[in-house]
Amino acid sequence: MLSDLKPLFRYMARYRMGYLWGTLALMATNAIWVIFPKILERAINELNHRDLHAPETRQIILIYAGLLVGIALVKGVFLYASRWILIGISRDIEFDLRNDLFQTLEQQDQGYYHRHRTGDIMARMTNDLNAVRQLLGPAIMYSANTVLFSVGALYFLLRISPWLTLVALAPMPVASILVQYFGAKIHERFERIQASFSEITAHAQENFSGARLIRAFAREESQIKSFEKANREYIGRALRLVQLMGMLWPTLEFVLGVSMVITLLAGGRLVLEHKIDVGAFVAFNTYMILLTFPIIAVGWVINIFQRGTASVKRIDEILKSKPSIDNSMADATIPADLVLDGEIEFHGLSFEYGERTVLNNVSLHVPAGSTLAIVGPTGSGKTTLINLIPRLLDVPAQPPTLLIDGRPVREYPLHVLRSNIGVVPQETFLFSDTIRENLKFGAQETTEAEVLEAAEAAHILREFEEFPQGFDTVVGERGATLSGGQKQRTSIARALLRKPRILILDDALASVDTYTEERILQGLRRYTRENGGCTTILISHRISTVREADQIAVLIDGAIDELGTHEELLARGGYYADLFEKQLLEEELSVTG
Ligand SMILES: Nc1ncnc2c1ncn2[C@@H]1O[C@H](COP(=O)(O)OP(=O)(O)OP(=O)(O)O)[C@@H](O)[C@H]1O
Repeated sequence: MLSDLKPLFRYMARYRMGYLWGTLALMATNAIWVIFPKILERAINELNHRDLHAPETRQIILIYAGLLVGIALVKGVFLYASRWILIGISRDIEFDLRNDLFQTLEQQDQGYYHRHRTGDIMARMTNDLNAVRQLLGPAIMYSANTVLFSVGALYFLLRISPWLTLVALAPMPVASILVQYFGAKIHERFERIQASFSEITAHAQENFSGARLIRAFAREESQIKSFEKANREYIGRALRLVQLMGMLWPTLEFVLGVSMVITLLAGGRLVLEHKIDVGAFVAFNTYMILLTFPIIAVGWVINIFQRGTASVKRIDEILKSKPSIDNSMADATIPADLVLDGEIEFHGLSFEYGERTVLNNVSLHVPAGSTLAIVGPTGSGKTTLINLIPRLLDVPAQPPTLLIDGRPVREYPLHVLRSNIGVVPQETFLFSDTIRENLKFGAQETTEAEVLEAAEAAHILREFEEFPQGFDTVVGERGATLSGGQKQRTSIARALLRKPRILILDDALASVDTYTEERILQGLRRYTRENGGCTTILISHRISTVREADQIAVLIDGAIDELGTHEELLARGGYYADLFEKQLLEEELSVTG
């Protein structure tokens, strides 16, 4: 059981002083509370021998009443302190864990997010984290409380009458067996509940993100139905746990009730036989009553504990995941502010997704400052090829098949490599922030003039300036309030602001018309020239985008099929020339049409 908590030990160790003080406060609370029945015993015995009308009787009653109130007050102060410290620690650890989870998730590569659904990750960061916090706070506190009070109470009970203690506590092993039996079942059911909760969170999250598609395909009804099904499953599983808990608590209470009956019968007899006095009998009963909550709490703690350990496992799975793309082969002598020349070489490069080969023996040399265009049928591996450059995907380390400025790409520390590269991905992602903040995302230290210059180069400046709030316009979640073309150009300006030495555009002009495309390409050339030049890689399905490139590579089924300039490839009469013919024809048709 305790080994399930192992992942939490290093977090708990940070707060050992807090745990020490919290435990001391808890010990003080119980030490005071456990003498409460003893005071009661004395009071009763004292009054038993007194004359009701004697003047000192009134005084004695007042003294004992004051003593009992005083004990309750002091106990209250220590109880407050122990809760404040121990529950506070659970909040501190929750804070640490949440930060660590976020940090681990931030470092994961693309593949991780393909394997895990966002909703599942969110469920672990909320629901599971909450279960772990309850385990670290209330569960630890109540178990310590139960142990401390039970030990103290047991000492006094034994002193009153070992025999009575033995018979009164005889049903307790039954309680312990019940708790163990139910505990294992609760754990199992709770794991299923959490998996189900992840499922409905993921379902809801995907529906909100894909709201537009769902409306367009009029799939609301079926989505509502499948959500309802998942929700029903979740509630069903939760109810099965409630059923179990509903059985556990009354059973524990029944066992305690049996103890009380035994105490009354056996204890009453001892009083009548004058083996114990009335005061001791009352104290014994009071101990049994005061023990009720700590023992009932055992059932509750078991529940939190089982939930918590199931959640620790789910959280630890995230914490343990190591990003497959790391700095393990980085050359420590490379300075953090290294500026690359931007020469790229692919040397017989092959790449597989699992079993499936997507790139096959690709060899290309892109001199620094030149432009390489990649064309090819959809699914031929273009995006995969360019994702290897900033190491969003990794090629096998040996033999080195991808070199930048003559060095294997893995030798560059990731942040050095990536800070030299500007990527405009196929799918634009914008944050629900202002246009200005979205543009400055990759280059926080830029001036307003630089922002305007990059927007101008991406041919979007005028449109932004015409918005009522200009660059301070908030773009909605994922840039929802911008058009597809505006989003793409924002994404281009964002990449340019990094003043990259290697600029990668993955089909980044697909959403703009050919006129705007021409203006953007001109803007890009001017911008990169004025900012010290850069190596550019362009993926496109349009001849108009790629024709000016220094080299054009045709990628078919993961292999380079043709390589050359626009004229050379036209002369070759292959895929490229075919594409050119078709697009020319389309253009003519659209003009005459
Ligand atoms: N994460 C992945 N896991 C497994 N297979 C993948 C993954 N990403 C892409 N693929 C597969 O690899 C092949 C190449 O994909 P890639 O995205 O590189 O093609 P592309 O040439 O850029 O296509 P498009 O022009 O449509 O963007 C495709 O068949 C695709 O199904």
